[in-house]
Amino acid sequence: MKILSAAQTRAADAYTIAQEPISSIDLMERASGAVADWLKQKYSPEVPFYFFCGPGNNGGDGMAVARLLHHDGYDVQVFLVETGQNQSADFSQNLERLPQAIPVTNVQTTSDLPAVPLKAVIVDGLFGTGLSRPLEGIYAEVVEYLNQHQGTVVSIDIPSGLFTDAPTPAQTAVIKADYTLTFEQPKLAFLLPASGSYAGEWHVLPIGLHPEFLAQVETPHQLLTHGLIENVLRPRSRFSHKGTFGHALLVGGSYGKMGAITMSAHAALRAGLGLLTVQVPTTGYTILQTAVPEAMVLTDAHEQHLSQFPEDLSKYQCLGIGPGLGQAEDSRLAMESLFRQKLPPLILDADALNLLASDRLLRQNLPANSILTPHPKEFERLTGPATDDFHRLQLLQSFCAEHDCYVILKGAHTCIGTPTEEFFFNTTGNPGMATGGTGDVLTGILTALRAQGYSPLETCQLGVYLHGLAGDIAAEVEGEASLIASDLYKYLGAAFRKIHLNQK
Ligand SMILES: NC(=O)C1=CN([C@@H]2O[C@H](COP(=O)(O)OP(=O)(O)OC[C@H]3O[C@@H](n4cnc5c(N)ncnc54)[C@H](O)[C@@H]3O)[C@@H](O)[C@H]2O)[C@@H](O)CC1
Ligand SMILES: Nc1ncnc2c1ncn2[C@@H]1O[C@H](COP(=O)(O)OP(=O)(O)O)[C@@H](O)[C@H]1O
Ligand SMILES: [K+]
Repeated sequence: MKILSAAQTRAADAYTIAQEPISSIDLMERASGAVADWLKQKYSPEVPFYFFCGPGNNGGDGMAVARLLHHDGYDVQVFLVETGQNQSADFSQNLERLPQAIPVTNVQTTSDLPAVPLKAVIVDGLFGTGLSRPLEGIYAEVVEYLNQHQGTVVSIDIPSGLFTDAPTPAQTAVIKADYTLTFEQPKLAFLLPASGSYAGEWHVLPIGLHPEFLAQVETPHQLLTHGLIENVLRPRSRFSHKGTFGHALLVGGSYGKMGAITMSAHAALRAGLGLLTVQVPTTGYTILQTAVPEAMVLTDAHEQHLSQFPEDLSKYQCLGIGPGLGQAEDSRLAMESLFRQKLPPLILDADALNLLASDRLLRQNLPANSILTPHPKEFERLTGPATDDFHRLQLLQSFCAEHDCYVILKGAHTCIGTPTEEFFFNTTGNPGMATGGTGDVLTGILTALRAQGYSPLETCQLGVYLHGLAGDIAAEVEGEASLIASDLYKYLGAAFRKIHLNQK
């Protein structure tokens, strides 16, 4: 699913109005109908609704939704926060359409604001994607007032005050919504850490924007959806054998950190791999052979950390390096000589990334099409600090282009950066996954998928989606707080099944 900018959303609107064709006011009615339906499904007519409407089309939506709820027997009140100037045509028309029975208050100062009962739902229709500058004056005051409401706040399209596709200046007034009902496509701001929490739980409501426009419009930002993933995952053929599904080598572990590589190994095996070899320091031999009997084990010459890679790497279809590796000088030197060889596809995680960050030469020699899996701190070590989330996306784009690689920037909405300047944001996963070792599981999954012949992009897409989906299934069974990293490979099979079932 494409993620459109505010300007592209306006263009999609205009295209739909001209080509469907449909009048602007009827398109607004369709959008408002979708919001009203969502609210009616969630709340009974006993719940009072307080609508706060600004001067543009977001305010027009607010009034249209208020009217639709009123017709269905809901108790609604409307508060207009506007100066009488800059009213959009559809705002004015929806103001005229408001039935007399709905109380309307003009808010000029904070003394015009109501005491909102706890059980009431506030609907925020102040500003939408037309916001052009930070909120000030009465608008900022209203937002601050509404943010004190202990009950539910629902934003229409986007929380008022939040910029759609640029950093929202710090210390400006932004609605903190519990729910955001957004039209047709999620907004980029919902997917980034600093702005995402303002949207609360967001839901995308389709409003029938023209499919031709959506097919043609070009955007670097896309969402990883179930539909996309179904088309990537390949079934296993009846007459396949273990050779069909690749032989991968995982390298990592050090004294005190054998758990990381052990979990990667389990995850790789659960991700459909044919054969797995794991190279660990001597200290890890018994641990690996006992914990993961399905894997073959090579031991490093060094007792406690990696000091060299196997000489012949030609039999492996993918090499995953990093979980539990440590940052010994020996290990850095081993990576330097590794990068001078002809290599199978690479997945680099954790300390392999830290070694890369500490050594410019190593970075320069990074093989093309490698997949890197940093969390934001590891990413910062590679590129230097970002001033905000949008700047971080620029750094991601330039790093991927410069090194011709794929970077999986991990987080609540993990973002896949590509050398072709496309970004894919993940939709699966939950805060239960914010626990040690979940990244090691991702490395195992990615190593296995790449070894099975998935392209670098397919590997990233399928890997992060399955990893998050396994986390979602695990959270349903175990609860978010109790989720631990090994649950992710425990439920990986269920995640695969969920995609396969939908494929049928
Ligand atoms: N395709 C879609 O997504 C559709 C969108 N609709 C609604 O239309 C909205 C966009 O409408 P508009 O473009 O009218 O935008 P807004 O409703 O966000 O309002 C823009 C108006 O507010 C003024 N303004 C902007 N920033 C301000 C600030 N900080 N302080 C004071 N005034 C400010 C602008 O000058 C303009 O007059 C969407 O968010 C959505 O709610 C729907 O009605 C129909 C379909
Ligand atoms: N709030 C969250 N929502 C969804 N996924 C999350 C959340 N927090 C963490 N994750 C996922 O968990 C993993 C954590 O990886 P990482 O930070 O490398 O952990 P570790 O180094 O302990 O293995 C990433 O894949 C990340 O996307
Ligand atoms: K809004």
